[in-house]
Amino acid sequence: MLQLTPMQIVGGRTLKGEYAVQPSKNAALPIIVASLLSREPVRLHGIPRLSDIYTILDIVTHLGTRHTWEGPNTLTLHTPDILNTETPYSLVSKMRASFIVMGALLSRAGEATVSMPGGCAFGHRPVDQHVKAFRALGVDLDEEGGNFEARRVAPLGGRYVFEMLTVGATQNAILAAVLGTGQVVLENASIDTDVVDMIGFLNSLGANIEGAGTHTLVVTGVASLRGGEYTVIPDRIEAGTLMIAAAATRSHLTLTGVRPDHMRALSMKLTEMGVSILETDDTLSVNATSGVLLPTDITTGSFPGFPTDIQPQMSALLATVPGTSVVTDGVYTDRLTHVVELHRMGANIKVSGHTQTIQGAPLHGAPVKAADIRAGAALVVAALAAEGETTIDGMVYINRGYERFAERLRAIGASAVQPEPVLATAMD
Ligand SMILES: CC(=O)N[C@H]1[C@@H](OP(=O)(O)OP(=O)(O)OC[C@H]2O[C@@H](n3ccc(=O)[nH]c3=O)[C@H](O)[C@@H]2O)O[C@H](CO)[C@@H](O)[C@@H]1O
Ligand SMILES: C=C(OP(=O)(O)O)C(=O)O
Repeated sequence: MLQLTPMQIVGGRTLKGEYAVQPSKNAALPIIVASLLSREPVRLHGIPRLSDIYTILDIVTHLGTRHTWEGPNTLTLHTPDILNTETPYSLVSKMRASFIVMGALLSRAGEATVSMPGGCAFGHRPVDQHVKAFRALGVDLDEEGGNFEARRVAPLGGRYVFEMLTVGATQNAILAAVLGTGQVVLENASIDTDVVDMIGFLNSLGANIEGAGTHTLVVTGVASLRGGEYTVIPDRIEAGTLMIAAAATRSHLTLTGVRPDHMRALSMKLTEMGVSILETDDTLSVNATSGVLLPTDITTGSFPGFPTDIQPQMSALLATVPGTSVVTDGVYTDRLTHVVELHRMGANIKVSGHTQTIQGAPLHGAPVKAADIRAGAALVVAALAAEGETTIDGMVYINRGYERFAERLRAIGASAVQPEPVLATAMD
């Protein structure tokens, strides 16, 4: 069995030059699932080579998709027939995004059995909105022993008002309604970039979804989708992680291949803290070399609010900024697994209820362990800023979302290595 080695970072170096942002993991995953709706080949540009992508490819392969890679980031998917309508626990347990195969299977095959999904372990992540939306639109859905069994008994139709803004449940409901003869109205729908990108992809294949980027979506069923070609948006969470890393190391870094309009909540916060941000259409220059940064308060929210997926990294940055900052995650209130690890590096973070109160202090290197993907990214940010060497274990989580991370950090001046995996023995 291959065992991932820890990443080793010697901190205190400034970052410089250009960092090419990878394509978006969280936009690519639902688009790969959405490709199940077409019988024709679909060619996707901008698919990052990440473990989450390989996991979703295992799932769609199980359902009947054949895929071929072309070059590093182009993927052709072809699902002439659905071969299975069941997605077992062994596949779904690895990743949250897998639950939206339910909507795709309902559309294409009229039935689906899907296990309760997995994903990062930072608290309760219910699927009640997926279930309520399906039922409101006429799907017959039962849950037994952690398995959801869904069946389309008539064309999907009607209206559902989401009780909160949810990316995954909005995507699931859209997917279920794309193929058919009914019309579905989704209110209080998510306007997240990953929802908008999935709609753009589906409409490019002939789907009829109106209202992308607004809170009311109208999905009018169509008989079939054609094949096509589509380019996935850049990864705003990876971009955000690097913008924060530049600030934490008081560096000047330019991100290329980025969508500055997707980064506004973070850009505004960093500007408020004293970081200079310059945008072009597809680059962002982050300059934190002027010296003193100011503390700030953050509350995460749905897009276009401050993303929960960069809250841990931002908390790591604020742990280096003199003064008091207060961070509250309004989306995942218990997303706090980074805190205990940052303590090992000298961070002064007090948690009371769901709130982190952070007193900035110099950080030092230490052995630490990532417990989830963005907690891992926060440890990388802290390690880049800290004096001395940090070894970060739990790379399996970081590799879910960051492509060849150590190598790409080295290219912008970091001292970061992740030795090649070794063959583990039975004793490991
Ligand atoms: C693979 C992927 O793209 N994952 C992202 C996606 O997750 P995911 O799509 O799972 O997150 P949601 O947008 O659905 O969750 C938002 C909020 O709604 C709640 N909720 C959601 C569904 C539901 O049925 N009931 C319910 O209560 C959640 O607990 C959370 O508090 O969006 C999250 C919020 O931006 C990100 O942190 C994840 O990285
Ligand atoms: C939390 C994430 O992924 P997931 O929803 O799959 O756990 C993430 O990408 O930050």
